[in-house]
Amino acid sequence: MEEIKILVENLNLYYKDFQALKNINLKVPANRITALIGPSGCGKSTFLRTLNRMNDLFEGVRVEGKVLLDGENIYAPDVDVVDLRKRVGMVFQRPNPFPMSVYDNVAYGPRIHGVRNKRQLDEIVEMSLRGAALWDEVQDRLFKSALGLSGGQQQRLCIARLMAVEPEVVLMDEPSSALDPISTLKIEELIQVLKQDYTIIIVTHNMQQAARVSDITAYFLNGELVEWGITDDIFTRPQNRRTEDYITGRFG
Ligand SMILES: Nc1ncnc2c1ncn2[C@@H]1O[C@H](COP(=O)(O)OP(=O)(O)OP(=O)(O)O)[C@@H](O)[C@H]1O
Repeated sequence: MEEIKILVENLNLYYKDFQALKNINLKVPANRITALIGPSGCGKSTFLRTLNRMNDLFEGVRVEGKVLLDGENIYAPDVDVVDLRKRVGMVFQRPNPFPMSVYDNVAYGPRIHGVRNKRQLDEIVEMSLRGAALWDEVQDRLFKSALGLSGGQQQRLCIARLMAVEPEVVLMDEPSSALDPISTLKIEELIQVLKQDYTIIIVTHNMQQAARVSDITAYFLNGELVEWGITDDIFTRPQNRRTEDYITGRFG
């Protein structure tokens, strides 16, 4: 049996009166890549944000049901949300490096968590940049502004920044949609490597990307999780007519 990292049970989410997620049930296996696909507005990003409680930041959001991370409900009243977001990190659609040096971007999280020792920070920064396949490109400009990097480099820097705090799960919301094809390919290759160490959940508009990178695919429509399973099965023999219509391009 595969280890289940995240188990979602009967999850509903409301933005005030509007129900954006309807009774979602999903198992996310550890050290695998799970892709969330579906037409615009179907709830992919909303669902992704339920996994580290980013929706808490919006007013009027109500969540019902459970999200178990290693068997513990992240919506239980005693959960430390800061600690949760350290364990479940997020990469956004547009790279959002801080307006500071490459080094300081990566050292930011460890410093917040109390790492002060210079040698230790140096090590974390180098390891994270290597892990994000960026070291070779930035090692001679570590102390220059991160805003001077290309978009693709900035996105890999954001991944390095995340890795520096050693998350267990990485949520990616269309991480390559703002990037050119070569940078996209680099991010896709990187994601494949990252799954050795992390559980990855990626929202993508791009069905070829989902088919290329993911192990599991989940298809959302109008706030429902229509179907999910092994990526190959979803793309070659979907069980649900609505999934088939979407992946064959008849709809969406
Ligand atoms: N903060 C919010 N307040 C109110 N409604 C919201 C909010 N965020 C999203 N919604 C609504 O919830 C629904 C799902 O949106 P969501 O962004 O999760 O979809 P999505 O599948 O990620 O779409 P896209 O692919 O276009 O990003 C939409 O109808 C959207 O208008």
